[in-house]
Amino acid sequence: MTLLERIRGPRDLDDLSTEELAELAAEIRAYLVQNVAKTGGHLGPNLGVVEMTIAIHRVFHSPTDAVVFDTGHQSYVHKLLTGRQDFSTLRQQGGLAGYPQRSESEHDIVESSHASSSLSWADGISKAFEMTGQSDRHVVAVVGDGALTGGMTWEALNNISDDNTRKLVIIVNDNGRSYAPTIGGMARFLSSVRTQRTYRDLQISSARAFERLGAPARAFYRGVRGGMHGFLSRFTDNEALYSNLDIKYVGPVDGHDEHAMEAALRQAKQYGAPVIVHAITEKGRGYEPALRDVADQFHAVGQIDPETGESLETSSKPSWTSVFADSLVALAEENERLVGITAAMLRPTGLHRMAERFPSRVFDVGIAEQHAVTSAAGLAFGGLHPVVAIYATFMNRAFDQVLMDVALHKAGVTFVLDRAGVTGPDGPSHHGVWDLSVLQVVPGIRIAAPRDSVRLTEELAEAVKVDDGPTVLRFPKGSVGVEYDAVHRLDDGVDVLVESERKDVLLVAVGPMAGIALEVAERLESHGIGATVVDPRWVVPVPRSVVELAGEYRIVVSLEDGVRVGGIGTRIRQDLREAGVDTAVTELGLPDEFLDHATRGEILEAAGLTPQHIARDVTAMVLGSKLPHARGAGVDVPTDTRPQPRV
Ligand SMILES: Cc1ncc(C[n+]2csc(CCOP(=O)(O)OP(=O)(O)O)c2C)c(N)n1
Ligand SMILES: CC(=O)[C@@H](O)[C@H](O)COP(=O)(O)O
Ligand SMILES: [Mg+2]
Repeated sequence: MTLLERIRGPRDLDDLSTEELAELAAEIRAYLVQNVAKTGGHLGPNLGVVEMTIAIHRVFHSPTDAVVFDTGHQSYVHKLLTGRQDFSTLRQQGGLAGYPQRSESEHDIVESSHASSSLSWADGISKAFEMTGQSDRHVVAVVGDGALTGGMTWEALNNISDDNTRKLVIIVNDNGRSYAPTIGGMARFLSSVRTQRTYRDLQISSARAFERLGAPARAFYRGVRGGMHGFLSRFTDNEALYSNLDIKYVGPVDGHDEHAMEAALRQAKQYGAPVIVHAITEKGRGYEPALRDVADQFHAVGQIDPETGESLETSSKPSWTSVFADSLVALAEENERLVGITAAMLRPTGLHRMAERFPSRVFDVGIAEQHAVTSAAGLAFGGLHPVVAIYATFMNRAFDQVLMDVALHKAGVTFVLDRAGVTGPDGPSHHGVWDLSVLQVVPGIRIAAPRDSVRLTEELAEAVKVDDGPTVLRFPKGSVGVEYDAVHRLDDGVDVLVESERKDVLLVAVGPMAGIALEVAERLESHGIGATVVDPRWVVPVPRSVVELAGEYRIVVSLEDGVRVGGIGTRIRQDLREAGVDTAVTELGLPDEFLDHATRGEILEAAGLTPQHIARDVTAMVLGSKLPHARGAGVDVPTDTRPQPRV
């Protein structure tokens, strides 16, 4: 039995010797490489927190003490130490989640993978502990240097620093990277602390650290007290501005020295007050292929060869992301007003290609989507046309900025939402299924959903020409599919993909759901039911010709890779009714539920969004029987009495 197998819970760590702890760390690293190589996952980040996580669980007693991981992608070691040592089903349907999940363990608290929330969680939990007679319980938050660039962490620090009675330990997991090296003033400061001395010989007591680190460290944490202003004041050394520190600082500590980490955490724990422990770590630690990966040190990998790190996944088709990347560069060649903005995801969103070609026209703002959007409004005010590339799920965070900074001011900003729709293995907080419902209420917004790579290029070109309001392009994760040419295009840009003489069913396909819609149409025709498929291309506002066409059919079926509630189908129904068109409408989409991790196909199947399901349901509806209520399908049974089609 290996040491790791002996660890059935955190308390089994307590009696291990220093040598055994080092051996355990080595076993965990080997386990991570061997297993994540098979399933894919966040290998780099987890290799960087092995010793840290061991130390956390030796010093603090989870679940009595609450351990919160920011973003949560670095919680594999935590899982291994808290009774979950079968990673064979990691991020697979019914298997281990790639993030903390309360249904898996009492040791798991924050399930959302949206970054920069951990300190707010910790602030709330520690307040509650104090107010409910549980003040002996500690709260530990693990926050990365990347997550620290998110505004919520500053909001939380500003509050935490106001009350130094709470037992709250903030571990800054500083590996200097988000995907790429972390940007901004904060990162520069952390880097200066990291490089100012060989941190191994630095004392870990806060008092001594200030002496050795001097003004920058003091100013930085006083910046916590006074917000950004204090942080910037480190250059003016206006000590008088700030009173005592409210958050103690311990470090920097070698995050891979388990003994030093434990010592720092024990020191922090005994303060019984908010303390920052600044740990210096290395993403991908101990695994050469990750350390050699200049892009993102194996932040997230697919299936790889564990020996070489080479990807075992190949695709003959380009990704949606790469089609966007190349299309944008081509447009930027012709239009010098175009600039790109990313929130710490330059390569994942494809903006790295524009950055390589036009380095001064791409901005990485850190994990700061709200700032990205409002800064884009500023760029537009200044005469530029920003393209904000962002994963659909992270767009949720910046809704108010889209509404009140971009749309209210009619700013010409284009949002390119990658990973729109069901993504799959990253679970409920990663599916990009809310953008269509959330964004369509923004006055003046125009939303496009390209069905294939040709339309992506075309609709991006159309979007960046709009300078009097926000435009949105959304497309899914992964490789592009088949290209679907239109049989003809209506005068308002709607593409007719297949047209039936018999006006039974009008299928309105949003984006890549066109493929499924065409298959459904084929099946319906084989049942003697006439089906026409249209792709609006621009789905918000609903094109006039969709409303007009609908009046000629018995049933309209909308199909979208987004939540059905408040989706495009709802909008179509509303527009039809307002136009006096009483054609029955069925909106097909995802249920308004949190969808667990699984493959995209498995999730669409479970939601009834397959050609078989849809054709069966629509056939039943057309033949007049009540529809079996497919999950995720709203049904408006037709009242139309026109002659029944041949069966
Ligand atoms: C709001 C939000 N935006 C973007 C992301 C995508 N994302 C996942 S991990 C990551 C980098 C995190 O960097 P850091 O906090 O330093 O953690 P590390 O991976 O270095 O351990 C980003 C940008 C996210 N999870 N949440
Ligand atoms: C944790 C996080 O938010 C990202 O690392 C995410 O897992 C990346 O998703 P993709 O693999 O789809 O780029
Ligand atoms: Mg980092």
